[in-house]
Order: sequence, then C-alpha cells, then structure tokens
Amino acid sequence: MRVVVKVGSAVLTQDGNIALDRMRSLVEFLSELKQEHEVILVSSGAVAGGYTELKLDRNNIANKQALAAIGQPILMNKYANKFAKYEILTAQVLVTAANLNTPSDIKRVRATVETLLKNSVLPIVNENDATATDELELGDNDQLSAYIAKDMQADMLVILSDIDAYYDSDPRKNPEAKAFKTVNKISEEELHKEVTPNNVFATGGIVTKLKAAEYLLQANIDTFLASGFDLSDVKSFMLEGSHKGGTLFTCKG
Ligand SMILES: Nc1ncnc2c1ncn2[C@@H]1O[C@H](COP(=O)(O)OP(=O)(O)O)[C@@H](O)[C@H]1O
Ligand SMILES: N[C@@H](CCC(=O)OP(=O)(O)O)C(=O)O
Repeated sequence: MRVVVKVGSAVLTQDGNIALDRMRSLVEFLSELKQEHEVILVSSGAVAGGYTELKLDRNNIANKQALAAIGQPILMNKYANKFAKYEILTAQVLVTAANLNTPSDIKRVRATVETLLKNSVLPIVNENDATATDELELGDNDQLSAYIAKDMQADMLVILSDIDAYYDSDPRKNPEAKAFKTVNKISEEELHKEVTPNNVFATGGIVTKLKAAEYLLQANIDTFLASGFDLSDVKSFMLEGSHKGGTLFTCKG
C-alpha cells in the first residue's frame, strides 16, 4: 500500500514552540508504518516554525511567506535528525498549484516521488509558501494532501489532527457531540460549514478535512482522520488493522 500521512500545525506546535515530543512520536509511528507500506508525509508547520524564531505579524501575507521560508528548513532539519535515528533518509518536496495543474506537471512530480520511494527515502511534502503567488495558492494542507494522494496514486490518506475524529457537531462547542466511526457520504451542507480552526497557525478547521475526504471519495481512495496528539487510534488502525477510534471516510461498505 502507498499511504499519504498529513500532519497539521496544531499537532506540531505547542506554546509557540515546535512540539518535539509529538514530533518524536510521529516519527516513531511513521518509521513503523514505513516497514509495511510506502509512506509520503505531508507536513504543515512552516509558518508556525518560522514564528518560533521571528515574531512577524502573521496577518500580513508577505510576513507569512517569510515565516514559511524561515520555518521550512527548521522543520526539515528536525525531521531529518529524528528519522536518522531509524536510519531513514528524508527528502523535501515543495509544490505550488502550478506543479499539480496538468497531467505532464503531475507526472514530473510523481517521477521524483517514485524515485524517492524506490530508494526507501521518505518524501516530506509542503506547499512552497515562500513563492506561492496567491496566499497559500492550494488553500491548505488538507486539500494539498488529498491532491498528493490522488496524483501520487496512493491507496489511502491519513489526516492527523488536533481532533480525534469527525463529530456530528463541533465537540469544542457541544460536549454531547458524537464521533462518526465510518462516513460513506458527505453532504453539500457539511462541506459549507463554518470554518473554525483550533489553532492560530491552522487554516481550514474541519471543513477542509471534509473537502479532502470528499475529493478522495470521488477517486475511490479512503481517508482516515485521527488524533495526532495521541497516536493509539492511528496505530491500531494502520498497524494492527483494528478500528477503535478515528473516522474512516470510505465508499466501500
Ligand atoms: N464536526 C466537527 N468535528 C471535529 N472537529 C470539528 C468539527 N467542527 C469544528 N471542528 C474543529 O476543527 C478543528 C480541526 O481543524 P484545524 O484546527 O484546522 O486542525 P489542523 O491543524 O490539524 O489542520 C478541531 O480542533 C475542532 O475545533
Ligand atoms: N503550508 C502551511 C500550511 C498551513 C496549514 O494548512 O496548516 P494546517 O491547517 O494546520 O494543516 C505551513 O506549513 O505553515
């Protein structure tokens, strides 16, 4: 199986710093996953990583792009060091919308990624925020990870978030909210919900995760949404084949 794993800014940062313990747990999990599957990581956190070093006003687009330029190598350096402990070589793949536009653009990115995977290297993908012409052209990394999953011909997308599942209403506002275990269909109404990200560096909230899952449902690719804080559900699902927590978006069954 080829698996794309997406991790959000909220998971990778804590109290204005990169959350090293969480990153360590993530790297440990991905190293295990990589023993059984081909793995592509889509990691957010460039802007948040930049902000740990330089407190520029994040409401200004040029500042945000500059923060991403500062933060991206910091993030990659941390990943490279942590994966080296498992003797895994990492590679940075930065893309903009233009790289995923036409079949021949996509083919070129895929050739790079295929070569990395064939050589057992872990591709770490992010948007090239520093040079994107519109503000974060692709919108956010939930949707970027869905494009990557489809364009790189992956079998599955895993989204690791600051929330452990998709609920019938925002669990931070409604303590009675119930988690969905499996979702086969996403309605238009759900795709147009209010956007309520839970972190200053996060972008899309649950809506962009639903859009990503919907895009992949159309392509017959499953999406599994689980917590990036506590990896026990994603480990059970991906390593032991046991669905305990987390939401599976699938057209099968
Ligand atoms: N129905 C819902 N189910 C789950 N989370 C929801 C729902 N509605 C709103 N949310 C919010 O979406 C947040 C996840 O999005 P976001 O903060 O952008 O995370 P990330 O940084 O992982 O991309 C949750 O923490 C939660 O506050
Ligand atoms: N490319 C940006 C991604 C921002 C973003 O989409 O964040 P998130 O909603 O936490 O996945 C970055 O690396 O900061």
